[in-house]
Amino acid sequence: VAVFRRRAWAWAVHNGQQPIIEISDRAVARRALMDHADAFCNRPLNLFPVALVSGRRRSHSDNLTSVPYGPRWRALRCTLNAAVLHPSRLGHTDPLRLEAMDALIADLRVRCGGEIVVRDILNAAVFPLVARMCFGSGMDEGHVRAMRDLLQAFVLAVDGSKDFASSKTAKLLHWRRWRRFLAFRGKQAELFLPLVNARRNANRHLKLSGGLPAYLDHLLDARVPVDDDTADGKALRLLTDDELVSLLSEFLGAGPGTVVSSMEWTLAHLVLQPEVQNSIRREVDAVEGALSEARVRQMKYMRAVVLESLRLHPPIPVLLRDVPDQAVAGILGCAIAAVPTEGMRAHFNLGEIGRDKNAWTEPDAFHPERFLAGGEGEGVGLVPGPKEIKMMPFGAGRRACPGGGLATMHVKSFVAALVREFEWAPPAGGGVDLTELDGFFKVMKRPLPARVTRRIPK
Ligand code: HEM
Repeated sequence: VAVFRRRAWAWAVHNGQQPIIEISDRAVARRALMDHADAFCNRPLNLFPVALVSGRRRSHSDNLTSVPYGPRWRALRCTLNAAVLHPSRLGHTDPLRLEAMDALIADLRVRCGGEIVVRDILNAAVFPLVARMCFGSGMDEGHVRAMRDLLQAFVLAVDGSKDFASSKTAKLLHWRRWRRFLAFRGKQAELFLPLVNARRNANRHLKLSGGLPAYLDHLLDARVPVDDDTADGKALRLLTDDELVSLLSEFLGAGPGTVVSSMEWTLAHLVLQPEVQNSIRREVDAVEGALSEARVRQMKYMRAVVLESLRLHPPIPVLLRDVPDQAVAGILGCAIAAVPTEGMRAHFNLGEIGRDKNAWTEPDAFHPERFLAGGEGEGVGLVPGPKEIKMMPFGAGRRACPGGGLATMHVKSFVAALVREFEWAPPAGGGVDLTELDGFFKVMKRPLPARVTRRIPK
């Protein structure tokens, strides 16, 4: 491994295969992702080993995260937006979200009075919600549990695969692990395709309880360009089973892990800072009735708390871009001579960008107030605008995350329900540790323990 310094803000690492330039300077990030958005609109092809994503060894992969920018990407992104992510649709998912929140509260009422491991109960509540948005509200518990186990094992395997995915020799040495890793794809297909076929053959417009068809229904109706290189995209086709498995697995993988990570970090700060918890509680107590999307959207302090949590702890730690040639690398400030002709990867470090001391006072401190009117973060949204990047937990530019609105709605709603019903405190012996685990998702290294007691109703 050769490490060589380019500038104070960026350096490149050669990991034995493709060189990587690491960027933690927000001005460089803005120049690349906003000013030169067209040049930085693709992720590296080998984001995961291609066989895992596409189901067979070929030169392209087919979910939204990995598909190259172009007509097929556009069609897939529109389908996801139309299905669940458009702001006008968020309220439609209220029935499913409220049901999941009620189940979580009921579960905690039984356990409260003692110490709990927060991540476990959040995972158990959020995964079924996302699975039902994906496959429809009629999914039974057994299927939900099987999917959750498979997806969790998959995330662990992706983390573990870093040791051997990039080298043929390492794959040979670790062939058992490599084979187990590749088998995930087949298991996903076994689990998803019977549900896909049942949905295909049934009355697909059987609605979710909230009045929206499931994401799967939209995928079954979607048409994508036959040839991604033809800009007019006139010849269209249905999605293949292979693509459906990739897209469903992406939805189940992108949602719960990131959302639970963000909820856990937020609760960790509430446990450590009772004054912040009380400020949220005052805001939540002012709300009469169910915590619907429309009501939660009005909570300004809650919004500030969740933004501050995402600034400090972006659940996806790095954003990846393909740097195909020397001209594109030049935009990052690389000396052309140092760039291999086959191109390289760019890694944008989201954690460091959110903690820049030139953008934030006391950048490592948890101060939600900075996002309120008059604060230094006033006007900062989920995705940066063209002028400046002060944080980018959902990425930036053409490939920015489309799920930010839905994800933050989930986080705000669940945290509101948990604070409304319970008091959150550190365990008797302390032990809230904010160390981050360096993995696929940026989670707390030591899962958050908390003492939970029921509030006296107001
Ligand atoms: C707190 C929760 C979440 C965080 C922090 C997060 C973060 C991110 C980040 C950093 C990216 C890369 C952006 C870029 O390259 O510029 C991304 C991409 C993506 N996210 Fe999320 N995400 C979250 C939740 C979700 C949810 C709930 C969904 C879907 C239901 C979702 C779907 C996607 C998709 C499809 C992409 C790829 C977009 C594209 O390439 O066009 N994410 N996300």
